[in-house]
Amino acid sequence: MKTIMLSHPHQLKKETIKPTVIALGFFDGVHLGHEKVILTAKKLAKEKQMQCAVMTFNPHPKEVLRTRKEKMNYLSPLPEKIKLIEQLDVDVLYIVDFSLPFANLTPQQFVDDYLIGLNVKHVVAGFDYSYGKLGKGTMETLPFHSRNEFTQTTISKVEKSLEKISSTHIRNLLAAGEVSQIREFLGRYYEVVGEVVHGEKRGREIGFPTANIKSEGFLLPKEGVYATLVKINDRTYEGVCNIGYKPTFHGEGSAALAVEIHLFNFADNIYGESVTVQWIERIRSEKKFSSIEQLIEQIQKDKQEAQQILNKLNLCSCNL
Ligand SMILES: Cc1cc2nc3c(=O)[nH]c(=O)nc-3n(C[C@H](O)[C@H](O)[C@H](O)COP(=O)(O)O)c2cc1C
Ligand SMILES: Nc1ncnc2c1ncn2[C@@H]1O[C@H](COP(=O)(O)OP(=O)(O)O)[C@@H](O)[C@H]1O
Repeated sequence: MKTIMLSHPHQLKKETIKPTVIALGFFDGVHLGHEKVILTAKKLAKEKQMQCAVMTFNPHPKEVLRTRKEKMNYLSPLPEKIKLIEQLDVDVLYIVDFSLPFANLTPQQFVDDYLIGLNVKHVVAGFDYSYGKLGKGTMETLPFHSRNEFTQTTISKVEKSLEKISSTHIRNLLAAGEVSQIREFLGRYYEVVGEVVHGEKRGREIGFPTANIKSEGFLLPKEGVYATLVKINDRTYEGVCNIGYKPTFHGEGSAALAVEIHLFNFADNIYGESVTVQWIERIRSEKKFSSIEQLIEQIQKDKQEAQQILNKLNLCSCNL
């Protein structure tokens, strides 16, 4: 896959670009609905003997357009999104810098410069896709703006268990800690990539060393304890994770949010390593204990519960 970063005004020349079927969307999380849009574009490109491209934007329009400008967290920050789209095996990924001049293009200007101007012959997008200033362009207006230069396929709502598959629904499940439900919508377990950093060095003392994970730009599940799988250098380890503020040791509001995972049957030094955490199932909320002994007793129970959850998972995959 060729990844092309575009910022407005882009300098690409239409004559140098192969005829293209393009999938359009923000694609946060690259969930099963997004996958349908992209795979439809891929199938049509093959039929039409054209190249298949995906166009996405970075950062999210809200990050640029809302008055209170603060960095947003994502289901898939850009490097993760690139990796996920690459796995779908498309030819080209256009990442358009969502700047104010770009946001202010009229729908017709967007179509002229970023679709017709990139030699697009067919557009695939979801029923609620919008484009151009204030999102005024929709799949209904697209035939008009196309100047008969391209055709289109509109993908209707994709549902699972009567719920529209959407990034918003997945974000809500994460915020509620319902990580086990996410898989149905995402098509895989929710994953967070991060680096192992130094913590307070208490873990080893209490018999549960924990790898402290620092991630950039990812949305995290609600505070609490989770059964997890952790990929480190192509190997997968089982573990139990606490996301929280360690209230047993820190007064309210005094600690930063920590993501720490105790890995089973593991004793290596992994400071500085990049790890990928898969969130399998929530176990409980974080609590303030009145003694370290009580906390240790609870972590032992958490470990057992996580082990049982993860054992069931192994049984399931053997039965496939
Ligand atoms: C499975 C698990 C559950 C935990 N639950 C709690 C909890 O409910 N309350 C709490 O204050 N800390 C909890 N912790 C955090 C421990 O207090 C923390 O791991 C310990 O202080 C070591 O921190 P360090 O790695 O930064 O040295 C939990 C940790 C793990 C691994
Ligand atoms: N079973 C394990 N699970 C997690 N980390 C482990 C384990 N065994 C060894 N380690 C190593 O020890 C570190 C955690 O020890 P800990 O005392 O909790 O220190 P810190 O507070 O710096 O995280 C990890 O970052 C990792 O390098």
